[in-house]
Amino acid sequence: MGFKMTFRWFGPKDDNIPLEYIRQIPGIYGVVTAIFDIPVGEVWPEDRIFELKKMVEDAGLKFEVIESVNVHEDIKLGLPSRDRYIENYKQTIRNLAKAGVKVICYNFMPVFDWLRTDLAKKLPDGSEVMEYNHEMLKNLTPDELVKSMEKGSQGFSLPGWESYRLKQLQSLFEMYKDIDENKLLQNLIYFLENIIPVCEQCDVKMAIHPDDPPWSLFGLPRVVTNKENIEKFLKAVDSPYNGLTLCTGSLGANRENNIPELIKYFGKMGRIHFMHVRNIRFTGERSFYETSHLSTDGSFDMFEIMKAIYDIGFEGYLRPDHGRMIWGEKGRPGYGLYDRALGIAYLNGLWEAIDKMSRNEKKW
Ligand SMILES: O=C(O)[C@@H](O)[C@@H](O)[C@H](O)[C@H](O)CO
Ligand SMILES: [Fe+2]
Repeated sequence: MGFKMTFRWFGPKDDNIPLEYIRQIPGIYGVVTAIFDIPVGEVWPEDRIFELKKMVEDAGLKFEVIESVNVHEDIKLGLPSRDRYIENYKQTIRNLAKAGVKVICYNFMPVFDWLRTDLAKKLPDGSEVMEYNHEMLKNLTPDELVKSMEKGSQGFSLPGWESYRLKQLQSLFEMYKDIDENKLLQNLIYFLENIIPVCEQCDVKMAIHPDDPPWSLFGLPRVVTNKENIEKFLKAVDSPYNGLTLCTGSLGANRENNIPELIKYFGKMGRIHFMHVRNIRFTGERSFYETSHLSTDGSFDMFEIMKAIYDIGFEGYLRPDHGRMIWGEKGRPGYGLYDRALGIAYLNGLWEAIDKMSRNEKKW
């Protein structure tokens, strides 16, 4: 029946949530995880991958999606040294394929991964959520932003925020001076042209994550931002293995991106391999905070989103994305157990209703 429900897990050393708990979430299929201590650009060794796989499978969960195998900055910058890192990336793909991995999520954002101005905004009900305030961000320097993210992280590492990169902020910004959107897009296409043949050989699908938020910041280019841009690199390397992680909260932060429509469009092309489903509430043209998954808590219609996923006959992987911090839980911002599990229960409910109604077992 349809999609496979997954849950992001940060590994045995760096996640407060045991696999045994994840196993008890209704309808769960597997976890989405990664090896976090291998420097970006290096090959993930087979034995480390199999060790992780065993841990996950021993807990009764599937190990089929990796989030993320990060892309070395030299590849994004298009430096001559990129070829070495691309070779390494290919080897990592082959090694993951041997362990039965089917989908690799990655992103192509220069310097920073996702960005927020507050990692623990308190809502009236006492829950804490992440917030992005565009006006506030515009007044921060990149250094100040990094400091505030690190301060808000509650001692947990933040996904995509590798410290090595952030230590070289100035020189990185210098290197990106001549890279505009088009150049970055060409560098992405070069990367895909090289790795997709390997993916085809070993049956591993690439699923690029949209930029979060989906617009340029601090003068750095961003390319995974809207339908037009996404279509460019999907068509440039026209293979079903060159696909998307469609993240509702990231892409949807730009009000011009109509999420149900994008799901239908790229879904019909057969290019969505992984769905991240979450809700946000707009507080300004480009400002928002994250909410529970419930439609009435945020600005998105989650029924329409799940219906679009249903209508494309989605058989890929899906996970709740960030959730609130509730019930006194202490965890990595956005990645507590409770609210993401509530999100799963809710998405499962929407799905069951849509499925039964659509198959005419019940009357709309
Ligand atoms: O939860 C998310 O989707 C984001 O927080 C990213 O960290 C995302 O995992 C990466 O950008 C994907 O490469
Ligand atoms: Fe996401």
